[in-house]
Amino acid sequence: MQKRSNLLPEGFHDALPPHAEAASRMERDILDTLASHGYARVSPPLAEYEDVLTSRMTGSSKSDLMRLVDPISQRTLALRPDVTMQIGRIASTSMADVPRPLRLSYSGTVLKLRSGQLRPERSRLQIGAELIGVDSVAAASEVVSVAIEALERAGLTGITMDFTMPDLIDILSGGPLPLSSAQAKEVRRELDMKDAGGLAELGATGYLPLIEATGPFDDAMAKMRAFDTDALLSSRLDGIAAIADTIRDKADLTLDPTERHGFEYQNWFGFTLFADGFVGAMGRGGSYEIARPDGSTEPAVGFSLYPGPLVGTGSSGGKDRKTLFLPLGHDRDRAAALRAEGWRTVAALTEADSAQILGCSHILNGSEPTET
Ligand SMILES: N[C@@H](Cc1c[nH]c[nH+]1)C(=O)O
Repeated sequence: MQKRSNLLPEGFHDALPPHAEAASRMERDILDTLASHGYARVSPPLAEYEDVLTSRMTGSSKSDLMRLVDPISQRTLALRPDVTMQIGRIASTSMADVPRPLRLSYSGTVLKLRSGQLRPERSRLQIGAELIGVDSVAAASEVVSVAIEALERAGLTGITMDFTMPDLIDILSGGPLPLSSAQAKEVRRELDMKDAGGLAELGATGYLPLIEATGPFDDAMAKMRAFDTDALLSSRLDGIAAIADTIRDKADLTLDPTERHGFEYQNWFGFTLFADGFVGAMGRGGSYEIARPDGSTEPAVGFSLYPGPLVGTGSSGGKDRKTLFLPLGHDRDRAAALRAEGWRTVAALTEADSAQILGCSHILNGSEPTET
């Protein structure tokens, strides 16, 4: 846990050794996995016009933005809270004519106005992939398996994928279980708290089975099927079940159909990722729509990972890698050859430098490394 300090604002911190290196190694592993599946890298800027940033995603809100006024354009800029929105802008403008499906990946810092208790950082590294032009079961299956493969390559274990149905209440309240938008808001709140009494008080007893339809995937899915008597949700449920089938052997699967934390713009399908050693969600993804400049929309599906502070082990950041102290006047060619073999070297600058003080495991003695 980070200590409070008045050097940095709340929710901001420096990543120090060995964590900074562990994080960048993880970033590399994830990006390499995305590239190996054909996701081409894009790098949008840290800030852009506020109105442009939020205009592409149906459902994204302006309330969670850190803003500043650009002295040059005199316009309000927002610091990006989510790169996915920027990918939507790129896909619908500069890459509008590139053949679909379009696969893009990214990595960059995002800034959140508010943070959660479990993840207090407001400045986070976000790494992700977006598959644009389709949101079919095949596309969603690719996205979830690439996400899991990326986490595995980064050395993470104990991966859990929690599926959700972000627009479930919209579908139900616009159909068999009608609610006004104010009532729908209350019902969502009660469902968030899994408060059966609260739902009953609102007269929304039709929604009660949703509280129970949560937990291990197959069980919760069976409850959702039983709830869906008029088969309104059957194509969604079939889709989610088919996606889950493709990753059954790689992750623990759960279903929480009304979970909506962090799902602002996703529609029929969403998921949250958890892994051993991480407090709170490690990533999130789902299907969504990108607004095109002509008013039409384009489907997409993708995910973002937040490989923030790792608790405990898993990734050592090179701490256990051997470090070789190079005394003054050492053989530079030999040192270069050892670096090429994978050694990490630390060269003495003065007589006062020592292997011990600099935390080196070995010393270059003549031409051979010897243990300190
Ligand atoms: N960008 C979303 C996750 C996502 C990516 N693509 C679709 N959904 C988030 O960080 O919560």
